[in-house]
Amino acid sequence: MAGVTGRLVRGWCPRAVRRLSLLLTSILQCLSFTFLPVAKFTQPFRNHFGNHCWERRNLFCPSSSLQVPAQLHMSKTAMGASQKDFESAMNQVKLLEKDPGNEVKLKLYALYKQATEGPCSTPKPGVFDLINKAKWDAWNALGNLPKETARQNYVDLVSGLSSSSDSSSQVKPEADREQAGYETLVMTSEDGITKIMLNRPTKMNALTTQMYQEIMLALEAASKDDSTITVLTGNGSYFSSGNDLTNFTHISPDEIEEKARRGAILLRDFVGCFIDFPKPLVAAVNGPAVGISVTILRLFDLVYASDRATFHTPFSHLGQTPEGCSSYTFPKLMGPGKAAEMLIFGKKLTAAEACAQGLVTEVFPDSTFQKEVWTRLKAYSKLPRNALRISKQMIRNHEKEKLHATNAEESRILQERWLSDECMNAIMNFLSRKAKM
Ligand SMILES: CCCCC/C=C/C(=O)SCCNC(=O)CCNC(=O)[C@H](O)C(C)(C)COP(=O)(O)OP(=O)(O)OC[C@H]1O[C@@H](n2cnc3c(N)ncnc32)[C@H](O)[C@@H]1OP(=O)(O)O
Repeated sequence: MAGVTGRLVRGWCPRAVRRLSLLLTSILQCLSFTFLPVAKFTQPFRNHFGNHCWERRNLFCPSSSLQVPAQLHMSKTAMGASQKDFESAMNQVKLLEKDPGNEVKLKLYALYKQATEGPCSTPKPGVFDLINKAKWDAWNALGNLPKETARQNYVDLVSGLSSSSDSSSQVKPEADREQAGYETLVMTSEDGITKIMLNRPTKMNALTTQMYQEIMLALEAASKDDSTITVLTGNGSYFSSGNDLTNFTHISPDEIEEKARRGAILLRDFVGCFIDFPKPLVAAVNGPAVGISVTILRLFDLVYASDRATFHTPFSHLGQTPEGCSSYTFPKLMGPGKAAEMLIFGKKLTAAEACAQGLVTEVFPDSTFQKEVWTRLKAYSKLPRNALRISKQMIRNHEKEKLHATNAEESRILQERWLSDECMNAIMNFLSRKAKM
């Protein structure tokens, strides 16, 4: 190779020739690496990157964190991927049949190094040492990412790669097939889009305990199916009127504390599913949204709203406090003043106002909302699926720990609020029709 490059630059001064020759040699090595046959990619890649880089871990944490059982969720969020998950991910990488591409390989390498050695502290390779420089750059880009997070991200990344290459083990939704087993939702998949539609239109899609649980199950299924995008929307005139206030009724005094405790766990797990959801998640806000159906919107990647939609968080009116990570995300998004108007004083925003504050991505006329949104999403769903997932993770991973911590704190505080007189009176007023939010 050096001979070839040497001939190419005949006639140049010897130092320049040597440099260029080295450069071309590195580039040719990179290219031959890039075009390795798929079936043989594992071993040669190991040679370039060292054996350790082929541990396997899923960068994205779909199935692991989208579990419904509360205890499972607690152990995962508290500890992240275990060493066993990590090792199993490493083994899975060796079995991949499809070359995931150099970008993903670099990411796996970087996460492996971060998870096992911590932040990059080795000297930066020289500019002509292209491969080692690429590896160093990828590792160094992870900054101070904690080892546990890197380990979890590795496991999640590998899981994403495995599910995309092992389509036989996936839930394969047929065109527009309605997924059975849900009583409060309609779940369908078509054109690479899984749609989860809240389906209690006569109750304004108020969220019952059963509904929270079904949404978590639906998200878990969507995280594993072969769709590219997941969409949450509502059936009827409302997106959702938030927590079903009858969730707080029919409780005897001796059950009340236990019910509040379970409510806090449910809330934390429910919001946790949105924080960890691995694929692009879109809210198609077809009408007014209240309470938790507003606060979780910041955990979506796109929020499309009908111009008929409104956004209302009447927490104080209910003697309650913010959830859905909004105590952190809203001030960050719109500034503390605007966040206070919504979260403390219960100001209702129009779709245009919510868009101006960044809570909504785009507003569509109600008459063309469905057509325009679905046309747009169908086009997006044709984009490369893994690239979308990885980009989403890159954007979201920075904040995950903070979001989980906020979620835990908000749930803890609400558990106390639900036992307060202020909250109980407000709910009784609504149920006895003395108040409407
Ligand atoms: C465990 C996790 C906890 C998470 C913490 C979450 C907190 C929140 O989400 S706080 C927000 C809670 N939601 C509300 O406060 C909204 C209450 N509802 C209303 O104010 C109104 O119903 C409305 C403004 C949403 C709609 O008013 P309107 O158009 O006049 O329709 P109706 O009031 O007649 O509603 C029709 C029907 O639906 C029932 N309903 C609507 N929303 C709820 C709800 N959130 N909880 C319980 N029931 C609700 C309403 O009672 C009517 O029922 P029927 O009288 O049987 O027809």
